[in-house]
Amino acid sequence: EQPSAPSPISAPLRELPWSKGRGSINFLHTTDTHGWHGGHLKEAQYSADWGDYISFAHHLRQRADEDGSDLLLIDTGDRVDGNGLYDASDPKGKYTFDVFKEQKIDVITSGNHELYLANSSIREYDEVVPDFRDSYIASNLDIYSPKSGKLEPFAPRYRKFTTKNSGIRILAFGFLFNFHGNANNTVVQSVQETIKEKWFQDAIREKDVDLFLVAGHVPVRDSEESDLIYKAIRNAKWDTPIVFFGGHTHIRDYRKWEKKAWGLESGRYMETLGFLSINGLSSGKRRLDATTAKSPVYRRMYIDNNLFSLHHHSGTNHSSFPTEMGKNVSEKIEKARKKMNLDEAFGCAPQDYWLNRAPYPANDSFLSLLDTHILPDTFTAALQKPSIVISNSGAIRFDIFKGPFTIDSTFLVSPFTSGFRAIRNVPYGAASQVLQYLNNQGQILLEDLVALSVDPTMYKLDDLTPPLPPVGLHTLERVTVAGHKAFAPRLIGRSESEQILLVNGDKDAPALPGYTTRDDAGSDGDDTIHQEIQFYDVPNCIAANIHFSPSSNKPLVSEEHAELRSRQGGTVHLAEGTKPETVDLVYNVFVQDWVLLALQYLGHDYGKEATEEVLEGQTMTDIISGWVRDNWACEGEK
Ligand SMILES: O=c1ccn([C@@H]2O[C@H](COP(=O)(O)O)[C@@H](O)[C@H]2O)c(=O)[nH]1
Repeated sequence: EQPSAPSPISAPLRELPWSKGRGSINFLHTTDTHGWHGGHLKEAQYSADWGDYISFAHHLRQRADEDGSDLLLIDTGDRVDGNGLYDASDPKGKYTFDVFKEQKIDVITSGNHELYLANSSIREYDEVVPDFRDSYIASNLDIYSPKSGKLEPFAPRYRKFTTKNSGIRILAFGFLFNFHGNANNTVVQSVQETIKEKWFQDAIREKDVDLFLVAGHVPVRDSEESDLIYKAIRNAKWDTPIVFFGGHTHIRDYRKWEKKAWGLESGRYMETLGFLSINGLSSGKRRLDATTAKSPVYRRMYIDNNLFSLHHHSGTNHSSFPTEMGKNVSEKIEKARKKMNLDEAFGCAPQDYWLNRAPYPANDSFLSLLDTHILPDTFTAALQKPSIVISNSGAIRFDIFKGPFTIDSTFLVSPFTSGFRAIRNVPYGAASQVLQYLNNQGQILLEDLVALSVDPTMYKLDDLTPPLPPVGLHTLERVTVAGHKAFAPRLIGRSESEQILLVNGDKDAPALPGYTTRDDAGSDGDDTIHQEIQFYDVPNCIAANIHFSPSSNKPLVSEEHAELRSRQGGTVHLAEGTKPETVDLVYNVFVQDWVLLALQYLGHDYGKEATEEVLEGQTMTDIISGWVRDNWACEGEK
């Protein structure tokens, strides 16, 4: 763990469902780590780093060697974008790849983030693929080779291998979902087309396969791609066990297709080490009798990535846990962080701001901070005319914690390199509807949230202090229900029928906040028994009005009038409640295609040539760090 990481907090743990002996295989799975190989330095629950993961895997490998089972490691992509350790270096990834390659991984694939920019995929191809020569698999990904210029497989299409101890014969694929946002130096072939190819059809018919392993940067649930792969394998082999390792949606999940086909998804950002075990498999060394052949048993666990959990599950302690290699890697990470000054602060956040752990809008919502402060302050200074500034919420990746906001924080919250562009003088009537088009789903209803929650509790209006504002969802830090002591609800709302709803506001819940996962095997998958955290859906895009606030029905200001004022004084700032006739429509480049499409639907055709750069190419990372520097002094600097 990094020296500045908080020590893990002890909490009740479930036991690792390890499978031992012949015919048994155990897996550790990481996905969507997004550069967090240094662990979480502000969350004790996820504070172990990649060096600790190396030590942990070492102990579990030893356990497998001792009991005759096997341990395999899987990583399903999106290792980049989202943490200073990866993003703050030039070129990006200068320190991460050397750290990452020290873990022995048996099957590894690419995610979509390795492919957004041509230089990221080239680095992946030139460095990571050779580092994992025997285990990198790219079933549906090609690259125009930087050397030959020819289209070549990114890595081998599949891999067949036999496990060391148990002799289980595995045939492994490595897929990416049907991704279209890649730079034009790579080609992602759709899963639909890939499974028709001869190599795939031959592979799924290979003899002597005890287990099909599908690693993919593909969600395990509600994914046409995963279902197609499952069906294709089953069409060829009706009975061979299948295991999926998925990713992309950043959630913990475990899905059952049928009793011999399960899939695991292991969260995000190095918060989770996914664990899956299967026993009762056949192998080259072991023929199963009729009863056992029918019943491989699959089990899973989501391990919180902290030393309390890792010591417990590996039967070690503070002194017996770290291996030489693990310690070296932790030191390498520490040195790289120092070299890049990742702990240097731009300012200090006065409170926590949540991306998904608070509803939007709310006082502690990061997106509210963005659309009510960061964007208005930044663009009011930079733009002269009434404008609407739109950003995708996906440009924001993580929460802000109270305290120092560092160079590292800027990349945690927004690592992307795209800037902002503008379309000048768009009729207000159309521009003001673009946001709605981009967020084409309606507002989430209270009823929907009730349906999602577990054991929502209803109270009568009179029973609550403080009194609630009108119908809708609200954030209140503490409420008192008559006859109980005060406690903190995670969601509170008033429905049409005047009842008050407190979702999961149970005062007897376990103390440590974290994931409580419900999947196809039940709700006992998390290794740590947590106090449940509520996550909220947020809109796709948010917007800020600049130099105007159209809250009342005052008339549109004529363009001539605005022009005149513009010539006279430079900046045009319309009086409260006045609507402009036209606005400059400014947006994050990532959503450009959607903005142009929305305008087209609204009857205004603009091509890319009608757009121009604003803020001299500053990215969201620059905007946020600049705003923090100007607005959030640390104690002692005020
Ligand atoms: O340049 C970029 C690239 C991506 N985004 C946002 O990220 C998501 C995809 O991230 P996943 O981790 O794969 O879900 C994409 O939908 C965008 O919202 C971006 O803003 N800019």
